[in-house]
Amino acid sequence: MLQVDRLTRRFGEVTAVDHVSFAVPDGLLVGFVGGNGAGKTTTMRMIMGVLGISDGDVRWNDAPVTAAERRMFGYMPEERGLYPKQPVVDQLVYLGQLQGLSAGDARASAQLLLERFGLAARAKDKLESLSLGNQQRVQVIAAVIARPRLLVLDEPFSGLDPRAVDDMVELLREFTRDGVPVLFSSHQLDLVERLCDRIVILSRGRVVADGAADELRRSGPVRHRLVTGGDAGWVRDLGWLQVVDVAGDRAIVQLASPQDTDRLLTEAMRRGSVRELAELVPSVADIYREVTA
Ligand SMILES: Nc1ncnc2c1ncn2[C@@H]1O[C@H](COP(=O)(O)OP(=O)(O)OP(=O)(O)O)[C@@H](O)[C@H]1O
Repeated sequence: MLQVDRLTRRFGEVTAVDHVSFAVPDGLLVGFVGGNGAGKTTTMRMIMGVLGISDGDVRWNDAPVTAAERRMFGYMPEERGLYPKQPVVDQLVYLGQLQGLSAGDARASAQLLLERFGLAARAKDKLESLSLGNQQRVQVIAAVIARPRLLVLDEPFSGLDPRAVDDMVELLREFTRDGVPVLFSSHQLDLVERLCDRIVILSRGRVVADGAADELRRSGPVRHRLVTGGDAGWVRDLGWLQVVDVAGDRAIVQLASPQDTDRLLTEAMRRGSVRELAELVPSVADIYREVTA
């Protein structure tokens, strides 16, 4: 399990990451979200040891992480970092060796992964001759080539077509099934909601939400949609609920407690017919807007 404990990074006067704590438990896929400049890349760099820590700790299995352990972590950096002019397979073999594989094992692993991603025929081509999506696939292969014990991926899904996203998801799931913790950052909230066991939301360098998608949704305000037989404007006269929106026969309201649902229904029926009264479950995108506002 990876734990970050009050991790802090200052750049001069700016505190880019401010006492950030969260865990990536074994076998779980954790989505790391936050607006531009929220501090995701800076946090990931500190986890990987490529950027110094101002304060706090990175812990691996309940002890401060060591350099040797970090060599067993797979990382896909934001700046990507492969060589455009080098043949694909050569750099994969080189990176596999850096991560502790023999040349033979690194070549075998590279070959297998390239086949899996439909890139075996491009193995000897220069990286720059591949499409951006295929270059991205090679970047992922570089992160997983040595069967890492932890995966940290900065925006692995950006620029991928839907099929490539599915391939990537399947690969990440293979790792989590083997008990590997996986942390990845993304701006694609629908994808994060669909895939992740847990979601950590960062805003201005701080964790503002952390939990399973369901937990986060339940933590948000309960809203209802009411559709009546006539004009729904009367909801504005009720002092005990908050009106979010009213348009014609429809109203979106926020109730203080679940018991108020009956109260609202009674009021609506007293005034005429009720076509619909439904609870609106917020999406992770709604929660995100709420906690980062
Ligand atoms: N080397 C640096 N020197 C000075 N400031 C930096 C440096 N690296 C990052 N920052 C600042 O730290 C803050 C967090 O940046 P970071 O790249 O971690 O955010 P992010 O969440 O990854 O953003 P994005 O989604 O845009 O990639 C920003 O204000 C950024 O300008």
